Amino acid sequence: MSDPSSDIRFGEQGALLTYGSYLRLEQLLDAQHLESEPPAHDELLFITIHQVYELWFQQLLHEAQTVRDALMSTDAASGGRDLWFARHLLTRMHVIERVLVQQIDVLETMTPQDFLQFRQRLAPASGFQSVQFRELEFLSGAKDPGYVHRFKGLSEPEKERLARRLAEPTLWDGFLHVLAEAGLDTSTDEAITASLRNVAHDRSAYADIWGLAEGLLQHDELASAWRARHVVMVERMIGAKTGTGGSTGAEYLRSRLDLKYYPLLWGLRSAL
Ligand code: HEM
Ligand SMILES: N[C@@H](CC(=O)c1ccccc1NC=O)C(=O)O
Repeated sequence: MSDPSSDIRFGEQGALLTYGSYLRLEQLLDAQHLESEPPAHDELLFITIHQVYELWFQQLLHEAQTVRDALMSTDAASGGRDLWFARHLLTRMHVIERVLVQQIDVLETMTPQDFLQFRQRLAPASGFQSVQFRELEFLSGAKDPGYVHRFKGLSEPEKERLARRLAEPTLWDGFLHVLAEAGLDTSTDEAITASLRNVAHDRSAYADIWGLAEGLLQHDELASAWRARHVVMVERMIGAKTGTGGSTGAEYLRSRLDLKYYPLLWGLRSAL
């Protein structure tokens, strides 16, 4: 045959791999088990949304870990591929994080009355118990060991995962490493702020570092945006009721709105 492509027959490699077997669809599509009896129509949506979140959390952890490693590696100081790669993956994280914020629109097509059809069956479970969500906070830089102690019903492997996240370097540690490798003082918060001012005032000399700082700030801002949307959705669904996880509900969630992963990057704005 003159056309080599006509010899390739996709899907005929001995039937080894199929779409469904590659994506483990049998397991994936069999993992939605309703608690309500009789089944509440909207509970499938509720489960699906949360599972999609956890899949994206897994992806975000995968990306954030690689960003952290790229920043911590000594090569990063050369301004070569590693810093480019870190920035590239941070940008991907932002796109995923925007999807996470927008997904709230889908869940808000559920009315509070329909949520109440199955809500009481969910206690004491709640999003508070999302290990990957907390891992993301820790890896980003907001390490709060109190969350590990307050967790009810953690399995041993989950406890270990959180303990490892508390012990390992964060994205912020990676950023400080890059600053130090570039000869900038990172010995105290004041020194870091002074270094950041130097970077900000000489952006073309420090283009990579300024880009990274902006990428981290964007990550922080998008996490805030998710928390803000989540609490408003919560007020829309359950008003001022206490949460299934045992907290004060919206009041507790409002107390978390001021959380900042990178306070020095925000403080820099006041110091420019
Ligand atoms: C009907 C929709 C939802 C309601 C009414 C709701 C309500 C709540 C409440 C009341 C809390 C405080 C903990 C408690 O006492 O229960 C909480 C925490 C949390 N929820 Fe939701 N939630 C909803 C959907 C979601 C979704 C789709 C996610 C995505 C994974 C999520 C993730 C979380 C997380 C991570 C926390 C802990 C936040 C923190 O500690 O800062 N929630 N939620
Ligand atoms: N905490 C919510 C229930 C809830 O949304 C939820 C329950 C089980 C698993 C995940 C959940 N999502 C977020 O908290 C409530 O108090 O209504």
